[in-house]
Amino acid sequence: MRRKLAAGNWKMNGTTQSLKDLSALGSAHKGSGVDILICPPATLLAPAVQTVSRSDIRIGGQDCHDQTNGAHTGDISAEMLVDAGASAVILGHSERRADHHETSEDVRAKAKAAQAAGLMTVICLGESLLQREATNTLDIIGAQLSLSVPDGATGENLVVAYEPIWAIGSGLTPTPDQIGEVHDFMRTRLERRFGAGVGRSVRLLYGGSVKPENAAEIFAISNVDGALVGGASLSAKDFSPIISALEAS
Ligand SMILES: O=C[C@H](O)COP(=O)(O)O
Repeated sequence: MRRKLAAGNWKMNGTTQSLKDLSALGSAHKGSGVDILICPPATLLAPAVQTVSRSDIRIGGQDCHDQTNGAHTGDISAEMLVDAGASAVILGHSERRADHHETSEDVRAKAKAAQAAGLMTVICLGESLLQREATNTLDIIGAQLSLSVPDGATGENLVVAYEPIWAIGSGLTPTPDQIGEVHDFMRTRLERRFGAGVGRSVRLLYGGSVKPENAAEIFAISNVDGALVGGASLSAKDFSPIISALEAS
């Protein structure tokens, strides 16, 4: 049985002031039946770990390098994330693929390093609007999935997030059928590659304009094991009802 996961990606948002909301979230969902992960910017990793120390919230990074250390100005290694108290990392987000020209091969190398360091990797995949309109979505997702995910996946070290690029921060969401089609496809692909046991244990998240208003409908879709939430994860007021919807699903 897969445990549901509500993950918040703060992106390049948040200051020490934001830790108050994190603390409120921890109190509101203590003993939750779902996993809760918050990925703040690197500057807040250590204080966020401190803030959630008495709650059930896990803290993760938003990226890592594929090397353990060295002359890579501005980068952070998986070992450094672990050292800061993180237990997970988001990799291959479409914003990093676009802003930093990351390829699926880069993502795979980073994921390999992160998993070797003991981090749970949340690997992001998603099609552009142009690709969806060309009815090419499953080909795109299939290629990203096989190229971005390294060998050796387990239900503990791998989470896959389906995030259509056109749905991120836009207020647009795919229909439940469209989400279900991609999630069922990813499940089949993972089962085929890693075997039924592992394939069925990997959690699949949906991301892209998840809000308190649409969360319950999205969590009712088959093979949706939770969400990767951007904007609505920045305040406890918005993220808490999303977590509650997941708890109730
Ligand atoms: O990582 C999160 C996604 O990019 C979704 O962002 P959003 O919830 O603001 O649309």
